[in-house]
Amino acid sequence: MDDFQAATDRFLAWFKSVGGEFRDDLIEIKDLRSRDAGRGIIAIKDIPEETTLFIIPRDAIINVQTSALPRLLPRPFDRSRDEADEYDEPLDPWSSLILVMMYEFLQGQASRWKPYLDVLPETFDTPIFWTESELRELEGTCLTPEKIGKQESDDMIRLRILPLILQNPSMFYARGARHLPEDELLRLAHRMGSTIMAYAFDLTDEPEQSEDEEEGWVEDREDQVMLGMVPMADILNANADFNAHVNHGENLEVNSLRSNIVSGSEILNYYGPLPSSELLRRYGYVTPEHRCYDVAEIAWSLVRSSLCSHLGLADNEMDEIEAKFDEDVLEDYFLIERDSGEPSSEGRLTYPAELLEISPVLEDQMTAVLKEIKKLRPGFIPDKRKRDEVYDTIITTALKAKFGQYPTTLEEDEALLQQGDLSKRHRMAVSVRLGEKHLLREGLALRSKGAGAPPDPDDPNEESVMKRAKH
Ligand SMILES: C[S@@+](CC[C@H](N)C(=O)[O-])C[C@H]1O[C@@H](n2cnc3c(N)ncnc32)[C@H](O)[C@@H]1O
Repeated sequence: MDDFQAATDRFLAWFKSVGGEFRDDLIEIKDLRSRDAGRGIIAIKDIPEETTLFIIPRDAIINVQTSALPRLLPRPFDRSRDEADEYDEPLDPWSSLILVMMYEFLQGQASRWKPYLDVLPETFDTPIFWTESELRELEGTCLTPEKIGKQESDDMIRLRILPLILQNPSMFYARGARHLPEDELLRLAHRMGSTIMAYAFDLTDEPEQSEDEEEGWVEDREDQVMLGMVPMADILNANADFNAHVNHGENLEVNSLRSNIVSGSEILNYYGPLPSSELLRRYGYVTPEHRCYDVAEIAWSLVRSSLCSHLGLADNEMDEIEAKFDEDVLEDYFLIERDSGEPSSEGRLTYPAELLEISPVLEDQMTAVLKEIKKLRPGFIPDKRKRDEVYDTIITTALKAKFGQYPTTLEEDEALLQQGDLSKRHRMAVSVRLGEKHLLREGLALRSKGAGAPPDPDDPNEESVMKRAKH
């Protein structure tokens, strides 16, 4: 038996030993590495709807309620404190769980979750771990360096997490254990942060409890967030077309959703209607089923420069127009997304996803800005016909210009995906940017059909950014 299977077996035995129930007559944890999906859970018999596949007792979950750390080191977890010093503020739920996970990991054999920690990943394909050259393949996409957030995570870990471990070594390390140098601790913190991102559950849906109850899952009422690592529920892989659901009650129960899950099929959870870019950022994978939720972003700077060059407006004139609006009224980015509905109650994607409009927020902002341009230069936009024409040209030009922000063309991306030798990360980056380009192309097709006329600035019912322009 290889190490991978041995770790799975130890984990399953541990899960049962802490009170977990697992229907091994119906399901099995399988090695899915051959399809780059780590471990997953597979049906070994046909499973009818609403069958409980496994049950996780709440005290098997790792979080601030179950780990010993917050009792040993209460101050950083005490969210009732009002602290002015940013270095000593209580940790948010995210950083709290990172610290708890680091503590449990550093405890080694002494952690009661050791067999569970042993099946959690050591490496990730999320972009925060990509090299510079791998990241270049994401240029132009929604996954900007800010969105990936490497620097921000580094800063938070160095500022809030590492000092607590470095100042309290006897609390964090098991007796005789090697103390990790700062760079290793930083890597461990990133590993735990990424594990939480891809594996943790939001546990806000706990059953109703009374306000003054001290124990249980009510602590983070303030943020309405309680993050926890839920053994076994997180062995489930996920897709936009899914067949199981995690119910949060007294315990956590995983139930089948479909009238019949046939033997041999994978039991799949649902992470939500995430675009490929978000699936990649949080979980490090993409699937064709999530493409219907893809999004693209158009920057206002792109629209603005199309506007200036089309109308022959100087940059400073445009500055003057933008200054007419209150600060923060004008948006910097506009999301383009399809109307993609909800999955069916059985977790199926049945709704035909369709792009119905470019971006109501962009249309609104364009209309407001055009109105101001008309005031400054009445000759530029003499009538409604001209305004609609300008509007149409600018949106079309901006959509076309957006194509130029990616390192490749749509056709090149399609050809790249036909190649067998692309690395996993390169392939995922190409899928993300191709998904965005398909959406932009649909946007251009929509414009050429003349759909989505701009809102009329003279319509008194039009609730728009125009109302917020200073006069
Ligand atoms: C909650 S874990 C699921 C269990 C995981 N496969 C394991 O072996 O530990 C989430 C991670 O599993 C992988 N994953 C989930 N769904 C997947 C899918 N449909 N295809 C490929 N990988 C998937 C991704 O690496 C993701 O970050």
